[in-house]
Amino acid sequence: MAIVLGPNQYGKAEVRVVAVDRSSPRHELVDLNVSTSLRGDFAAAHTRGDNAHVLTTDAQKNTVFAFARDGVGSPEAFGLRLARHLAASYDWITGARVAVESYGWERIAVGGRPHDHAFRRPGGEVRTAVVTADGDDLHVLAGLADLVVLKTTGSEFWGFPRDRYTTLAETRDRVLATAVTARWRYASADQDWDHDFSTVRATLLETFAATHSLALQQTLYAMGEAVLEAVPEVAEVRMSMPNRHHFLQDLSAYGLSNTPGEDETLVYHADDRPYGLIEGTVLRDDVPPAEVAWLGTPGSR
Ligand SMILES: O=c1[nH]c(=O)c2[nH]c(=O)[nH]c2[nH]1
Repeated sequence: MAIVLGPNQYGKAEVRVVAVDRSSPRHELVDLNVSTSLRGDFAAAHTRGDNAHVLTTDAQKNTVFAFARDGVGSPEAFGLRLARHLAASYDWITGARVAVESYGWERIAVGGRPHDHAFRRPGGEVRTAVVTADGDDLHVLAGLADLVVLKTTGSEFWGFPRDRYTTLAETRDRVLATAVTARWRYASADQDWDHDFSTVRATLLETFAATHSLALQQTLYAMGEAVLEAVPEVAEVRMSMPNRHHFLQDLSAYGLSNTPGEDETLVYHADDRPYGLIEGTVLRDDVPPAEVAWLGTPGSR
């Protein structure tokens, strides 16, 4: 009896690559989750820890980002380019599997017109309502959760203090992305609920798109302020907005630049965690508070 190595493959799973084509003011956005696997003769790595045949999963990840820099196109075409390249990279590599998930985004409409660089990711959004009867008083909180939005430009972040642990570079042009969770309290229990919900939702989307952002905090406040202006019966808005960071991928090690203002296609790495979490309330100062309306409704949901 001999113990032998059976079928095996290895690669980098779930490379979150976002490519933005900025060759015209109307940006195009491709958002992918790419997983690569290599097949071939990797026996020595398994049986002896000899890595001479191991094209690192790190290099496979870098290849995904580098290839995105030339434009992505359809997921099938991108997968073909990658799979062909990876399978041909060394003679002991006999095959490659590339799985691509592509997340769809649609343009946010502002004033009825699709915006050039603000997008919404459809699906997963939830409408919420919490009604409280407190003696004779009725309180209504309407809301929404997981309204996923992204701007490919029109967002800056700079001017923050630099303590000894601050390493973040200032930026005048970044991707801004978040999943909006918001609840708003009506000062009345007799509203056209569906109409008001639509107004608030559209206002949140339009304000996210149209606000030139210097911080997600500023965008949050602007969105709340716009809701209060749009619907007079809304007394307060509470929002929770994770900052879904998109970091420009450093491609300089393989001779590629990736610089806002210089390159037509920019390639980002979409990080899922940790994330900044920006939360706040925007309210009218002439409406009495109603904490009982929020009792048992902690956080965002
Ligand atoms: O909009 C932002 N607000 C912050 O508080 C913050 N902190 C950070 O690292 N990036 C950002 N972005």
